[in-house]
Amino acid sequence: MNERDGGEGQRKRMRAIWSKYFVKHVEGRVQQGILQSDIQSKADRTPVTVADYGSQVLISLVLKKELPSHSFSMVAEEDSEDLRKDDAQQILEHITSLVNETIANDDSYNMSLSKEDVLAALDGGKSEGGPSGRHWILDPIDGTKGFIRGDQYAVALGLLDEGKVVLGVLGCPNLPSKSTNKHNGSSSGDQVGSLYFATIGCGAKVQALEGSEPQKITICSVNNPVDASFFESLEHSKRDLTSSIAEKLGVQAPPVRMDSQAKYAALAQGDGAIYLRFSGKGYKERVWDHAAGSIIVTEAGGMVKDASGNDLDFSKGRYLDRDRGIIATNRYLMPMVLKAVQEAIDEEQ
Ligand SMILES: Nc1ncnc2c1ncn2[C@@H]1O[C@H](COP(=O)(O)OS(=O)(=O)O)[C@@H](OP(=O)(O)O)[C@H]1O
Ligand SMILES: [Mg+2]
Ligand SMILES: [Mg+2]
Ligand SMILES: [Mg+2]
Repeated sequence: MNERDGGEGQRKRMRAIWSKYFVKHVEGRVQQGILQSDIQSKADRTPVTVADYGSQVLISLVLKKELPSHSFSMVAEEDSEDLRKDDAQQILEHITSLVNETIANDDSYNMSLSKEDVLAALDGGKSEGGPSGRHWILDPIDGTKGFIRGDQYAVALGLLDEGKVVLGVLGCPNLPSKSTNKHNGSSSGDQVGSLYFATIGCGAKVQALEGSEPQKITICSVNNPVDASFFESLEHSKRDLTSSIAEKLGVQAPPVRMDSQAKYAALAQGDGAIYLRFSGKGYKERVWDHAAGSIIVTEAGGMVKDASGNDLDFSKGRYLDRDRGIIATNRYLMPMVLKAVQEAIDEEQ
């Protein structure tokens, strides 16, 4: 994964396992045939599916198998609490069989998990993270609503080292690799389904999920906001605020609304110029919704800041310390966007 973890051979193997396991077998298959019985509602009323759980189980197992010398700490979105309830036995059985089928469909590992193993693997993601040591940060399916709809979603893994994100991987099975159609997030002719990855100081790259030579990606160099387009969330964006920011900047293009950290990936490969993330008041952003995406953007030459112009602080535990919005763009546009953000926020109050 980085030089200390065994070099390019192991990195290639990890990327191959990633695309086979997490992205093609589990989610690809599950997304196409998802049933209402595969979806649960969490305490915060957001959905979680058998694929979210299966992805988290497989990723934690593979990291432990491939990197046995690491002390293992993972900050992950899902846990076993709801699956331990009496009425969840059927869904737990389904997750266990999906995970076992995925392992059996491939010759990388010879193992079979029990329901207890699945529950224990999920609870391996309960770390609090923090400023010291190394912690994996996992969103097993980011954009679950998009996943259920058949739209954009991402499998997002980051590595935190002494409070800083040093590595990020985003699997985006439904994202065209280049030149996204600005209006609906898809285009004909482009290859769809990519793995984006970045290591600190080494740039950001993309390769096809089917396997291809990794290519360097760079953020777009638009320096006049009139020529810029912006991404925002499909469901959780404060649209009155983002449209006021866009108007102040003179942005002409309509917003591109997309689920998940696929927005960071699309930005990093130059498909648009700005990502504005302003959620409802009081919502605290989770580290797993930004760790992988933010390093991919910064390593592609971009910047990711909060509404006050500060870097995101991933060292505070499972939540980001800010609740006032996140902006990702290139270094030319960032000062102008931050100014427009401040004005729009002041007017709102
Ligand atoms: N109220 C509220 N405000 C802001 N963000 C929220 C909110 N509720 C949930 N979430 C988190 O948003 C993650 C999905 O982000 P997206 O950019 O895909 O948002 S959206 O669903 O398209 O609006 C989504 O990630 P996943 O749970 O991994 O899908 C949530 O963690
Ligand atoms: Mg969720
Ligand atoms: Mg998420
Ligand atoms: Mg998720």
